[in-house]
Amino acid sequence: MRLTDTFAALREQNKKAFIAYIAAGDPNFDKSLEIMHTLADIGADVLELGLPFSDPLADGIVNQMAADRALKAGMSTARTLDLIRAFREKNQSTPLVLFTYLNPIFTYGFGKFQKEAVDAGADGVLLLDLPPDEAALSEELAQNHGLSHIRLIAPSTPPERVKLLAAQSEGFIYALSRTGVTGGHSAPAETIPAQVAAIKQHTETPVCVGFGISNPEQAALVAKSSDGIIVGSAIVKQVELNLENPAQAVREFTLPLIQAIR
Ligand SMILES: O=P(O)(O)OC[C@@H](O)[C@@H](O)c1c[nH]c2ccccc12
Repeated sequence: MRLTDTFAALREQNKKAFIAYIAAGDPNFDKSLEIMHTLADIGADVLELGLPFSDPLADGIVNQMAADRALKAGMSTARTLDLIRAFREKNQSTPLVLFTYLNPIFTYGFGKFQKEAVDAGADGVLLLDLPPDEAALSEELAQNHGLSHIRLIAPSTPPERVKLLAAQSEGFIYALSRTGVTGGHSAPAETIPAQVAAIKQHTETPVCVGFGISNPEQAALVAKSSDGIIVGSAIVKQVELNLENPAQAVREFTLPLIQAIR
């Protein structure tokens, strides 16, 4: 269990998790693979791979453009699984979580997707538009073939649902620092500690916070009141700005963020 092992080791060392989000296949298959290895090399604890989808309703412009680049370069659900297999040839230890929406998984087939994702070397999945009650209804989803289902909790999530989601979430809990879409340049540091504490009342599962973290100061601040942080758009932006050699730009930008929480 790569996810649980990673979080257990971090907890033991009193360390916070750094979770890096990129779009699978952005700007193309080979460069994306190189970026994944680079992020693992510089110490990212978990990689979150966005499965490119044409209607990513919770994504801001930076992530939308990344998904677009990936789709134009031929990415698909099947190719994303190939990318995971290719990554696992050299890296068997860094947990990988897939981020996506119900639609592409539904089209592919829930059972088939979950089984193939685990076989390829994925550890978890975050289905952004899967309500918890629906999850309970679907037997196909419940039989997850060992793929951890990570749940999102927003500041607007009502308390009873926080309890339900916290109990259901496997691996870790993704707490959104604010409502809206991904990106932007700030996470509201004032409200995060209480939000994380409210979730922690219901569970021992680690709570990581994402949305709007884009510099070392914010990274350190948010990490202080949580078990880890998720950084997406700010890393993806480096790919956008350096399409020739994105891995190097990602390394230079991300390393200080990781160092800030160590
Ligand atoms: O981009 P930000 O603000 O750093 O937030 C992380 C985010 O990109 C990543 O976790 C993610 C990508 N797509 C999403 C859709 C919804 C919620 C979260 C996500």
